[in-house]
Amino acid sequence: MDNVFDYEDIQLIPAKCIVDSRSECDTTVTLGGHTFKLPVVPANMQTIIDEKIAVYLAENGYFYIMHRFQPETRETFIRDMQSRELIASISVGVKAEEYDFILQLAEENLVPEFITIDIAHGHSNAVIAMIKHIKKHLPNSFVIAGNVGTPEAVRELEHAGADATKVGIGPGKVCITKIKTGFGTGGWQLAALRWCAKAASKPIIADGGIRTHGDIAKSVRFGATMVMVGSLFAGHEESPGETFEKDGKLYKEYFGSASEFQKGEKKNVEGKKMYVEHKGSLQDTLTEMEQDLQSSISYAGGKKLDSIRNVDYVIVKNSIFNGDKVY
Ligand SMILES: NC(=O)C1=CN([C@@H]2O[C@H](COP(=O)(O)OP(=O)(O)OC[C@H]3O[C@@H](n4cnc5c(N)ncnc54)[C@H](OP(=O)(O)O)[C@@H]3O)[C@@H](O)[C@H]2O)C=CC1
Ligand SMILES: Nc1nc2c(ncn2[C@@H]2O[C@H](COP(=O)(O)O)[C@@H](O)[C@H]2O)c(=O)[nH]1
Repeated sequence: MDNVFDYEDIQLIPAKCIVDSRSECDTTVTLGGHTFKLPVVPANMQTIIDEKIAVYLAENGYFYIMHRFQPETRETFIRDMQSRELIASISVGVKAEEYDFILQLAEENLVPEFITIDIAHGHSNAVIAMIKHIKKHLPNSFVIAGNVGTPEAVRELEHAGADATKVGIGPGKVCITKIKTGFGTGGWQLAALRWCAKAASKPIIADGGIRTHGDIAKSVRFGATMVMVGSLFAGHEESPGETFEKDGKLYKEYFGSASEFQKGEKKNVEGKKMYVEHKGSLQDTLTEMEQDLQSSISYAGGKKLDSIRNVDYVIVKNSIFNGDKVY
């Protein structure tokens, strides 16, 4: 691998503006035959999304992926969403009971629009077998498979039938995989995204490591159709979990899906917990993301998201914050 870099090492180069107002710029994206307001999806983690947020996002034109950590609620969730004529987008694992769950959905003719296979090390026979199982029994569900970090993995999962692959092993804010195992795309997630996207023939979802709204535009530039975001969505009024007050400031918890807080035991722990400052309403953040991305599109010299995909860039190695890491 040459040219290894991450989000903070890159600046996109402006092209001549063709709009009179940023409001003319269109941030919508299409995935699995559905069009969404933003190329952004909140992480399918228990401190990021719950049923209420899923309904809100779906009703308001945003993509969502429900987490898989309350498996017994998934069937009712799909029914509830579809009875409101909203998309049903769920996550599954790869253990034996998940195979039965897919069969049960097929028997009941309950077809989620999106199914995400949510596994730490997605380049595995377990994920390939699950993709094939879903495609055999629920051929009309759009399958997102991950997570991976290499072109070989993207090709293999696509070949098995995945409709999109999710890229990112270890760049997450509450991830400790990189420290505990020595493996992953942490520190070079953007370069890994580019590497994977060049091999992909289907959409890629960039997952983890997004720290600023500008990182969304950079992900699109380097090949992402959609960007999965955890920490930037943590800590909102609507976010699951309790609000704490410390020294007059409000905080909320954000923990990893492979943390002991999620698992309830200290076994194969690859995630941690942190407290994030309370951020106000989720819609305010979504609106700010949209405005910032509209601005990115205008700097790219276009009117649509795709215009970002062809802009030039420079590698400025860790210098875009001018030494000031605080945003
Ligand atoms: N994106 C990322 O960088 C990471 C994300 N996560 C998140 O944490 C959650 C838990 O993930 P995960 O542990 O995969 O899910 P599960 O705990 O559901 O494990 C799924 C299955 O895969 C096996 N497995 C897990 N890791 C490996 C591995 N490295 N090699 C071989 N087999 C493995 C497990 O067995 P056994 O436990 O016995 O090994 C289990 O049978 C997910 O939500 C995932 O997205 C976790 C780490 C990294
Ligand atoms: N290594 C781990 N990665 C995890 C864990 N839980 C979630 N994740 C991944 O992080 C992203 C979110 O990243 P962020 O930088 O936006 O906060 C999420 O989508 C997962 O892919 C974990 O316990 N360990």
